[in-house]
Amino acid sequence: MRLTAENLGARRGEDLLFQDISFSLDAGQALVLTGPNGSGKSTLLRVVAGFLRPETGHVALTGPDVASGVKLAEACHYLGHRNAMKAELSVWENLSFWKSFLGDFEGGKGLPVTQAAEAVGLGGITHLPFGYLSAGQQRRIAFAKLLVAYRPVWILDEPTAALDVKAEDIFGGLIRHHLSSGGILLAATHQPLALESVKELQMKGFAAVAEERW
Ligand SMILES: Nc1ncnc2c1ncn2[C@@H]1O[C@H](COP(=O)(O)OP(=O)(O)OP(=O)(O)O)[C@@H](O)[C@H]1O
Repeated sequence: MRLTAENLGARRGEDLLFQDISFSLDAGQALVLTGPNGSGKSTLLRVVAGFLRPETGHVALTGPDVASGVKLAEACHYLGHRNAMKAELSVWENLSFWKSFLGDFEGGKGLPVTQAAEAVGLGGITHLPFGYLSAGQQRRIAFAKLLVAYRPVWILDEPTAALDVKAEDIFGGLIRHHLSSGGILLAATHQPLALESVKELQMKGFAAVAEERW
């Protein structure tokens, strides 16, 4: 499986934020976007996830195990700045909703809800309304959403914001497991993710794009 981005460019309002960004990621590989606030990291992630139309270029998922006509967006989990959970529903109800709504992408199987909550260290509080949880606990449950439905590509925008050291370790372990199982990761972060041999793309903003460190 290979994720390919070719000559991506994107505009927000009047401004060309970046142009000519190309990269490819094979199964097991990760690309981390770094750069100052406003340099276009979230915008690039949203373009790859299919939420924003690029000004130029395109993205694709290819490989012998990828059915023809599959859109990259169908193979992605996207974890943005917001957690995409209903405050008044319990943790269990939220994760159950996402599990049945998303279903599994071909080639893998998501964890049962209780197991996913346990994997982020919160197996004991799935009965609580999501809105009762602390900011870090809410982020952990948002991360558990990645585990209840199988997707080979994870797109994560600041996944470790609001997390304590223990949760950072848990996320690092889950990401390493995703990669070692043949998954692909694209993440924007200001904090290191404790991954070995990741590719890094430094965003500079306003089309002065990037310095690549492969
Ligand atoms: N809907 C929009 N309309 C116009 N400009 C926008 C819009 N959304 C974002 N921008 C602008 O695009 C630029 C890039 O924003 P983006 O969120 O991609 O940056 P970022 O690198 O992820 O920043 P941060 O590190 O703060 O999360 C910013 O200057 C922002 O003001």
